[in-house]
Amino acid sequence: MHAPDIRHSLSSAARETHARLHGRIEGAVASYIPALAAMPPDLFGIALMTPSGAVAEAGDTRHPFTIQSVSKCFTYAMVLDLLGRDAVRAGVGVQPVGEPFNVIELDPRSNRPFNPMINSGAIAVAGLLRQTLGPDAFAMVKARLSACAGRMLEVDAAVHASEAESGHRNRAIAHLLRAAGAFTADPQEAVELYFLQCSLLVTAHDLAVMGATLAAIGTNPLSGKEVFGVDAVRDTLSVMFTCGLYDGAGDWACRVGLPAKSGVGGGVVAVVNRQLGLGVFSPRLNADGNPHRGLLACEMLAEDLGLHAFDATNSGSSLLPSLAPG
Ligand SMILES: NC(=O)CC[C@H](N)C(=O)O
Repeated sequence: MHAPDIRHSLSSAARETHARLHGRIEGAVASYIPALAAMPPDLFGIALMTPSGAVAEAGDTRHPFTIQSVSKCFTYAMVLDLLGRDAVRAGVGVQPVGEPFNVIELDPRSNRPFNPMINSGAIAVAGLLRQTLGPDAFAMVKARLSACAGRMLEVDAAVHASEAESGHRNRAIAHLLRAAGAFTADPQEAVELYFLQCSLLVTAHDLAVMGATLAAIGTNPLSGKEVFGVDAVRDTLSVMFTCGLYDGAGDWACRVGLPAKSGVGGGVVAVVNRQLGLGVFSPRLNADGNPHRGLLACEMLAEDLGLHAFDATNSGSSLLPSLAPG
């Protein structure tokens, strides 16, 4: 397919998916802090970006929301880049857990969090970043995620204040991890870094760019700059594939077949290796804490564009001219 054809088929897929799911307003906006509960519940945006920077958008793709748990895949890629796989694995595993995102239990075999996509694992990653980078850790995380989005991201101060005030469970997890030896940083500093990273504001368009950066094996499609190394991206996408959707990860892998990560702010990022970044925003969450319509949108796009990693027709591979057969 030629570039204008790709843009055209992505645009119509984004528009059609948006139109078909417009009325699907099941679920409720996250309400554990007032700053999240205030989000207009029916916003809905879908953005797609190829590694060459072709973009397609439908709906509320420029409305800001907090990245929340979607940040976990990017801080994981960052810590892998900084420390390498073995040092990171000493603090957090890569094992699917089949439990909700805020589970407190550690992997009994290792006494470490099961994986970096649940809170305990992401707080372990924050602890490793804090002990490695010191007091500048958040500035560097912000810079790296901004490089991934291709623009400077900022913290939502109100969300950050309420996360920090109400985050007793996450603080408990940080102390447990410190006691278990998952990191050596001060647990309060580690969890503060986690609260800050979760409070960064993004849009569905940003998530598409960030997904496209992973799809392009770490190179931002807009700036052309390398944000993550190839080894970090490979491990990150693998963990997103097996653990990104928490207790629903296995079902997601079968039905949708894409590495993905969701957050309680309403964002979802999904990646088609070497071909596409998907960013969806829909703040109503299902019972598992995942954006209900956001997941439906990924599923519908995967079906319509043939994006499943193990799709028999593998029609998704025709999205990128450089990879198309012939
Ligand atoms: N799933 C999420 O997005 C959780 C993020 C939220 N800030 C928490 O730590 O509980």
